[in-house]
Parts: sequence; C-alpha cells; structure tokens
Amino acid sequence: MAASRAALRAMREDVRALDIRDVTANWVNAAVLEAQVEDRIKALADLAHTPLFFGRLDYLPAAQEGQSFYIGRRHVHDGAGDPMVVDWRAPVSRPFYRASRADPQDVALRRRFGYTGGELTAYEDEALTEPPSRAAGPGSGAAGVPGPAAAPDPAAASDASAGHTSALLRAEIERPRVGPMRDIVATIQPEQDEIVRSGLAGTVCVQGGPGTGKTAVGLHRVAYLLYAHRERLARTGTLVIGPNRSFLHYIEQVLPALGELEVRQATVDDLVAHVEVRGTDEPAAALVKGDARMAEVLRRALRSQVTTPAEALVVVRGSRRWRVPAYELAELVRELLDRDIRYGAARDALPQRVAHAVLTRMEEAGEAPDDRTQDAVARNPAVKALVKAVWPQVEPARLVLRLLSDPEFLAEHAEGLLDEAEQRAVRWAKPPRSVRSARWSAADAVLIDEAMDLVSRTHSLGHVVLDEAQDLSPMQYRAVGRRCSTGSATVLGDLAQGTTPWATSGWARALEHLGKPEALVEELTAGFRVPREVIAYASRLLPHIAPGLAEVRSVREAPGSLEVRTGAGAADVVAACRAALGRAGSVGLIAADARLPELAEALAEAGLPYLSPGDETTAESRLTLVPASLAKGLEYDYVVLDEPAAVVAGEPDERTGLRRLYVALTRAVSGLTVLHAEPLPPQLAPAGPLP
Ligand SMILES: Nc1ncnc2c1ncn2[C@@H]1O[C@H](COP(=O)(O)OP(=O)(O)OP(=O)(O)O)[C@@H](O)[C@H]1O
Repeated sequence: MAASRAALRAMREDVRALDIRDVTANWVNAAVLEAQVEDRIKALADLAHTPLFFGRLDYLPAAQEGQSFYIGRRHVHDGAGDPMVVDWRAPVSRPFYRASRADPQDVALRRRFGYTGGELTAYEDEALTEPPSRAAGPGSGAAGVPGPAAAPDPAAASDASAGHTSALLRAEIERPRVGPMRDIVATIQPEQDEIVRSGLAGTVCVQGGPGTGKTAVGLHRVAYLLYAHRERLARTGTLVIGPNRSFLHYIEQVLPALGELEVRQATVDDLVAHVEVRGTDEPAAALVKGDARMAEVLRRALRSQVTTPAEALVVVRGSRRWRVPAYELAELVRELLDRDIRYGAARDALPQRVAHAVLTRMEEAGEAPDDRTQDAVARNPAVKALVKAVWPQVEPARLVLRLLSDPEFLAEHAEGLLDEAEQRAVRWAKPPRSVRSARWSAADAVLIDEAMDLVSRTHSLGHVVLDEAQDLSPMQYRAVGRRCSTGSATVLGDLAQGTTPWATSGWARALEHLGKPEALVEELTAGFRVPREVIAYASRLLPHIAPGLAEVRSVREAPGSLEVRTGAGAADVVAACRAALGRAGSVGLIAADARLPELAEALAEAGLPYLSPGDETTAESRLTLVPASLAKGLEYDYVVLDEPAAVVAGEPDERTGLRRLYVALTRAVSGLTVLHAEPLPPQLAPAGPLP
C-alpha cells in the first residue's frame, strides 16, 4: 500500500511537471490545457481515509499470465507504466465481484482487505480453485499484513462464496454512519454487480425491497457506464433523478467519491420547472392530471390550433400574381398534420411547402426559379400571414391554462377520454388571468412539459437513473422518458413503498409510459440495511400493501435489534433517543408529520439538538428528526419510531398509510425502537398459526 501511495504521488508530480509551453499554439489552447491538467491533478489526489485498494485477485497461471491484481477505486501505475492498482470497473476486476467456487473465472484466490480509519487491519481469503494453484501463487505477499486475518481458513472461504455474509461485508454495513451515503465498491455483491455492469444500450428496471441496495447499485452503474463509455456519455450527459432535495443531498457525495464529478442530480419537479409551482391539487385532480390520457388530451388540443385554410393564397412578385387555391393549401396542411413531427417543426416547414407550390406554378408558366426564389417566396408577407393564421405559434403554458380553465375547450378535446367528473376534477374553480398569476401545481408543470415536447422535442441524455420510481405518475414517467428517448435508463423502485395516489402497481405499465417497454426487470432480494429481526416485523405488512412481493432476505442477524414497547408520550421518545445516542452512529427519530411540532418541542426542552433530513450528520450532531413523509430512501444506524398508528392515520387511505409505515420501519441498520401509546395497527400483529 505504501508503494502504491508513492506511485500515485509520482503520477501527480508527473502531471504537475508537464511543460505545456511548447505544445500550445495560442493562449486559448494553453488555458484549456492548463485547466485539464488542474483537473487531472485533482483527480489524482490521495484521499487520506479511502484506501487505495480493497481487494486482490490472483489469477491462475493459465490466465492473465498468472498475475495478481490489486483492485481499487482508481488506477495507479508505477514508474514503468505497469499497473499497481486497477480500477474496480476494469474488465480484469470483474471476477472480484462475480467469481465463485462454482465459476472461478480463472481466479485462484480472492482476497478482501479490511481497514479501520485508513489502516489496513484485516484480510479475508477465498480460494476459488483447489489449493495447489494457491500455494504456487504469490499469496505469500500477505506475510507482512499486520493484524489478524479475518477468515483465512478454507471453510469460511467456501462459506463466503456460497453467499453467506462475510465478516468484512458485515463490518462494512454496520460501520457507524456519519455524513452522507457511502459507496459500496469494496463489497458489491454478484447479483448487484450484474446490474451495475449491464450494457449501456439497454434499460434495466430493478424491483427490490427496502435496503437491497437499489440506490447504491444505480449510482455505481452510472460510475461504471462513465468508465466504459466515457466519451459518448461526456457528450450526451447523464442524470440521476431522486424523490426530493433531502434525498439528493444524502446521495450527492457517492459519485464524486468514485471520481465522477459530471453527473447531474435532480428531482422530477426540477426537470419540469417551467413555471413557478405555488399550488397543490386535490388527490382526485392530481390523479387525473397524472394519467396518461392527459397526453392525448393535450395532443388534440394542440392540433386544434391548426386551422384549414379557407381562402386562396395570392403572392405578388414584380408584375405577376401567383395564386394557390385553398384546397391545395388545405392538403399541404393535412399532410404536415399526418406526419409524425413536432408542432413547431411542422410550422417551420410550412412556408417552404407553400413556396414550393408557388414555384411549381412559376415553372408551369415557363419561368426558371431557383432555390433563392423559393426562399424569397417563403418569406413573402402573404405566406407569412398565411402561416400565422393557419399554424399559429403556441405557448405551451397558455394551452394548458386554457384546458384547465375553459370548460368547453376541455370538453371538446377530452371527449371519449375523460368523463364529466374527471373533467370537473381538473378544472380550476377560479380561472387565473394569466400564466404568471396562475397557482400552478406540480402536476400542472408536468402537463406543460408534455405540451412543450409536443411543440419541440425535448433534449435526450445518454443515460438516466430514476430512483424511487414507484411513486411517479404516468405523466411523470413520460417526462423522464423524454429525457432518455435516445439513451437508456436504470429504473429503481419497490412497489411496496409506493405512497402516492398514482403509485405504480406493476413495472410493465410503468416502463411503457417511460417509453422503454423492452426493458429487463430484475429483482434484488438480499437485504443489506435492515437486520433479519426488523425486516421480519415490517414484512408482516406486506400481504396488505403488496401481495405477491417476497419478503427481503436479510444478510444479517442482529439479536435485540428490535424493541416494541408502549410509551407514555414525548418524554419516553426523548429517553429512547438519548439511549440510542449512547451508541455510535446516526439516530433517526421518525414520526407522523403531524406529530413533529410536539416532538421538536420535547427535544428542544430536553436540550437535545437535532437535524432535519438532508442536513449532514456529523460526529457532534447525530440525531435527525424525520417526518414520515421524508423518510423514504434514507437510513440511520438507530431508529426510534414514534406512534405507528399516527403514521398510518396521516395518509388519505389505509393502504398508503401502511406503506408509509413499512418505509418508516425499514430505515434502521442496527436497531429499531417502536414506541406507541395507541394500539398498534392490527396488520402488525404476528401472522396466526398455520391451519
Ligand atoms: N453490497 C453492499 N455492500 C455493503 N453495503 C451495501 C451493499 N449493498 C447495499 N449496501 C448498503 O445497504 C444500505 C441500503 O442500500 P440502498 O439505500 O441502496 O438500498 P435501497 O434498496 O435503495 O433501499 P430503499 O428501498 O429503502 O430506498 C446502504 O447503507 C448501502 O450502503
């Protein structure tokens, strides 16, 4: 490790010493090159607390010339240019994640290193092929490793390859959390790696219960794709979409820690922020506005802006007048309407079509017009006036405004699509006077985005990761789909955690709305976050919230990690938080949104400082007060859950309430304490004895 650190330092020095004076033609080039050199130096910085490698592969003599490779977060080479540490994403690193005894992939030995505060303190060996090859390998290099070897005996090694939890994996998961989400490069599991390394061309959808690593997998997939397709993605761009700001804040450090600084992160609301959102919808209105039928309503409404020319066009040029009859103009318009092009593109094409019709007449009259004549005709005031009248410019927000405020206009275009009640639900009670004064809702902004795309095509990125996808409405899927129409996507979600009125009931439908019906649906079933005792308790809700979904198989047992007791109010909650703070790591107090003011006051009175979700935990400040509505995607070493019945009652219907509770019950890594004064929701009672 010391040698590779030194080599990395030398690599940095090499870049620093580059003399670029002679290779740049002018100051602009020089400035660009200098910036690149600066970036490269930054990229080569040695992160004191991230070890340079976490694994080693010893190949069999017949493969890779029997070499050993150290696997790390980045590539390090020695003075001669030979690799000392290889990037975890390189093909030669792949068996580190995928090889097993059943399929050793030419590897004799896999070694995992354990660190404590940057110090190498342990290692774990797995012989993937029979011992003779191992003895011949360079395994003796381990002699100088300080500290105890974690699992050097072959029995433990075979256990690990059979999918049992290794001591290092367990230690990594249970390492106390401070600060934002961490990467998992050292311990990506085979079923996860398969998704991480799947090709750029295809869209992958991952269904996985709480804590199965969906978010982690999505982020590592981006890092992998950027490595494998660097140039292409640098050009086309990548985007990670998460449910809200606090979640994005929580995950925002993972990619930079993996050396990837160029990935944009946004919520769906950010993507469609064409108007200021100041209003909210009744659930009934939001449901209809988010329905895919609205796309057709919008399409019809937009097309209705085009009118059939009723009069002939007369173009005067010099002493001559050219006349194109109305029926011929109407045919041109019809042709454009029938073609599958955007409203704006068709509008741009119309003048040339009309000019062409005029030119045909000129030719018939014996003239010899050229391209310049056609351009001039297309710009003729009469042609311009015709286009303006027949194919007017449309402002998308105004179109949506009219649909939501003009009952007749809506009825005309929603006919056969939305019934009377649905039309009433989406209409504004008091129509706003202008786009600017309207109290737009989040769902309205999505409608405007759809209308904008009908007018001119939305720019598509190379790859989009969509997290917590189960909560999107069909119209939101469409908005995301537009942003990867020429690229691919990674869709991550859990049907059991859907808490919006329009939550997805099945992935096939969702993928259709996204425009990726051919996507592969994969399932992650191993749970990393939540210990077995806790997930078993939470899973009692599954038959009520997502029948058919299998219970997460936790990789860890943690006896005593679950405590359910009656408490007599805020004082008990404070006491439970104090107890949790007595241990290392982060603590989340999760409660129904309505209970937050009372609990905040109790914490303040008790002199317990607390953070809000999205604030970074530090060694000094480890307690976060989390409204149940923001708990999704987050995790804490210890969770105190206040009053489950109130969490359920906080939602408009019981199923959503129980799903919210399921989310809240599955945030803990090391311990969950449930406190209740009211009776627990009956669905949490243990399942009865089998008949
Ligand atoms: N292979 C792994 N090695 C170590 N830790 C892992 C691994 N996979 C997942 N984890 C850890 O498990 C926890 C849960 O992961 P993550 O948040 O990605 O799960 P999720 O499926 O998105 O959960 P949710 O459905 O609750 O949002 C994280 O702390 C993550 O670092």
